[in-house]
This record gives sequence, C-alpha cells and structure tokens, in this order.
Amino acid sequence: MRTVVIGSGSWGTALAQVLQDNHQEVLVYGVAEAEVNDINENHKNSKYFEDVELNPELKATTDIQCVKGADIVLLAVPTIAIDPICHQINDLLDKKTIIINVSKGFHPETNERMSEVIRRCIDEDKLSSVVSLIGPSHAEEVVIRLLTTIDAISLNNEDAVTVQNLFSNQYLRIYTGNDEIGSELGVAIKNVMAIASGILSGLGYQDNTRAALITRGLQEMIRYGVHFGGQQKTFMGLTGIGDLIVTCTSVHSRNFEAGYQIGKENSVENFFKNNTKTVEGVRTAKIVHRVAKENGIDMPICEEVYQILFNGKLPSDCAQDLMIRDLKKEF
Ligand SMILES: NC(=O)C1=CN([C@@H]2O[C@H](COP(=O)(O)OP(=O)(O)OC[C@H]3O[C@@H](n4cnc5c(N)ncnc54)[C@H](OP(=O)(O)O)[C@@H]3O)[C@@H](O)[C@H]2O)C=CC1
Ligand SMILES: O=C(CO)COP(=O)(O)O
Repeated sequence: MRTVVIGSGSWGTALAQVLQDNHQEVLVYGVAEAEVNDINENHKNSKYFEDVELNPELKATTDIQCVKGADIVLLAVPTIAIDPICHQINDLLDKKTIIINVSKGFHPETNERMSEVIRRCIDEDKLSSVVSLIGPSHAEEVVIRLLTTIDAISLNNEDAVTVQNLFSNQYLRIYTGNDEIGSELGVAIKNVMAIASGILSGLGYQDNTRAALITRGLQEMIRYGVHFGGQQKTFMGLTGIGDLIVTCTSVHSRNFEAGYQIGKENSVENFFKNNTKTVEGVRTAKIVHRVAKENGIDMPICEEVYQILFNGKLPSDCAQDLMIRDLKKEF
C-alpha cells in the first residue's frame, strides 16, 4: 500500500513517521518548502518539533503529482483547507483510494463534518471510503513514540481495518468503529471545551473547576451529537471523553493554550492579533453557536466561549454567569 500524507505540519509529520516506522511506503506532501527540506535534509521538522530526530527514511516533496497512483491519501491540513485540497487532488487520483481524515472541526460555511466534505469533493469512482483517524493524540507525543490509542472510524469496516493494521504498532494502538457522526462531532466540539478549560485556568481556577468543565462539557457534546444521530456510547470512548481529557488538560493543546492566554489577560484582543497556530476550536465555536441556536440545543459552555471570542464578553463574567444559571437536576 502506498500512502501520501498531505500536510507537512505537526500531525502529518508524526503520522507519516508512524507508517515509516512500520516499514510502509509513505511520502509527505507539503506546501512549505522549508518544512519539506528540513525533513529530507536534516531529518527534522524544527518548526513544530525543535530537536526531535525523525526516522531518517521519511521523505517529503512539494510536488502534488505524487498523489497519482496512491492507494491511501491522508489529509493532515486544517479543516479550512480540506475542501480546496480535495478539489485539487480529485483530478490526480486514478483509482479507488482510501482517504484518511485527521482534521477536527467543520466546513466553515456549510457546517459539514469532514467526512461529508471529502465525500462531496472526491468523485465516487475515486473514493473507496473515508476513514477518520481520530482520538486523544498530541503530535508532540506521537513523534517521540509515547504510547497512544486512537480510532479508525469508517462506514466501510474493511477500510477501517486496513488503516488499523497499517498504523498500529508498539506505541500506537488503533481501534475501529463506525459511528462517524458521534465520533466526528465529539472531536470537533472538544476543541471548544479545551478553549474553555484554558480560559478557566488562565483566570486562576483549579482542579474542581476543570473537573466540572470536563463533566458538564461532555454532557453538551452528547446532547449535540445525539441530536444529529451520534450514539451516546461513542462519547464514552476515545473520540469523546478521551479526546476531551487530553485537550482540556494538556500544555500541548493549542486550543487550551489559546484559552489560557485569553483567560490570563481577560481579553481576546492579543490572541486574535498575534495567533499564527492552528486553533480549530475558534471556528468550531462559531458553527456550534449557529447550529445549536437553529436546532434548539442547549450548549451553555460553548455559548459562553462564543460570546468571549466573538461578542466582546469578559471571560471572568462568563465563568460567573455559568454558575448562576437556574439550578437543575444533573441528569
Ligand atoms: N497536532 C496535533 O497534535 C493534532 C492535530 N489534529 C488535527 O489535524 C489537523 C491538522 O493540524 P496540524 O497538523 O496540527 O496543523 P499544523 O498547523 O501543525 O500543520 C498544518 C499544515 O498544513 C499545511 N497547510 C495548510 N493549508 C494547506 C493547503 N491548502 N495545502 C497543503 N498544506 C496546507 C500547513 O502549511 P504552512 O506551514 O505553510 O501553513 C502546515 O504544514 C487539524 O484539524 C487538527 O485539529 C488532530 C490530532 C492531533
Ligand atoms: O486534537 C488534538 C489532540 O487530540 C490536538 O489538540 P490541539 O489542536 O488543541 O493542539
């Protein structure tokens, strides 16, 4: 099986290295020449991983033609780039290909999940199926081979098992599943919760508050996911509580880090002025606000994050407002 990884950022590099470690045929395609040269010449991707020595066999290219003849294409670009990238590669694919999605979020205009975007953009005769390879996994840890478990989620079980076998090894364990809706909604919305968790930490709140955020945040994820056809049990798994924990508690999380700065400064101004990182939860907060309103889904934590990011509400006021809402039963 020949795999092309589109995106020479942090997750693309870490996942390509997994395949290289597994002695699979793999090539990274990147738009940034500096990243591609760094991988080929120095066996590093210093922009994302500083001094980490990559598998020296790993190779990268800036030539998109490399997609031709691929059995598997793994898309490791931000959600906003999935639609244009799919249109770009559609003309180059020459057989039924497994497309692996690892992005967490929604299409910025249509609200589609990533699998839906890919199925819309890739011709039916060129697509075997979409497999979402998602779960609690910071690239910074996978790239140094720390033990990690994630899911290969697909409507096509055979392709999910193919991906499971290709990527699994002694430091990465892949489970399969078929609840595409529940899984993709879980990993998208947890990014909003990670921003909330960072905000609360930046404001000075500690362990009790984070436990409350994770527990009540999970209820919001379930409410939203089940409304759109996801299975409740999925949210108890790697793409639900698993991914929620890892991003709400980790210094590696860019969503948490963004929230932390916003909470610390009690303002979004500097974040929006200076941020250059992929912080998917920001766009997701906007979409969840819109969709939840249209569908009458109660998402109080997501709504406060939206108000902070886009309506100028003070983070400290949001934390207090969540506490003084009408009292109710837990379940
Ligand atoms: N990093 C992680 O630990 C994890 C990330 N994810 C998800 O993976 C997705 C990708 O994130 P991640 O790798 O972290 O992001 P990064 O910011 O680390 O890297 C993104 C890469 O995509 C490139 N890129 C952007 N637009 C295009 C395009 N149109 N064509 C080709 N390349 C493009 C960027 O190039 P340039 O440098 O030139 O901007 C960069 O190399 C996100 O949805 C994220 O939520 C999921 C699990 C773990
Ligand atoms: O999705 C992730 C870990 O599972 C990565 O989180 P961040 O995008 O917040 O860094």
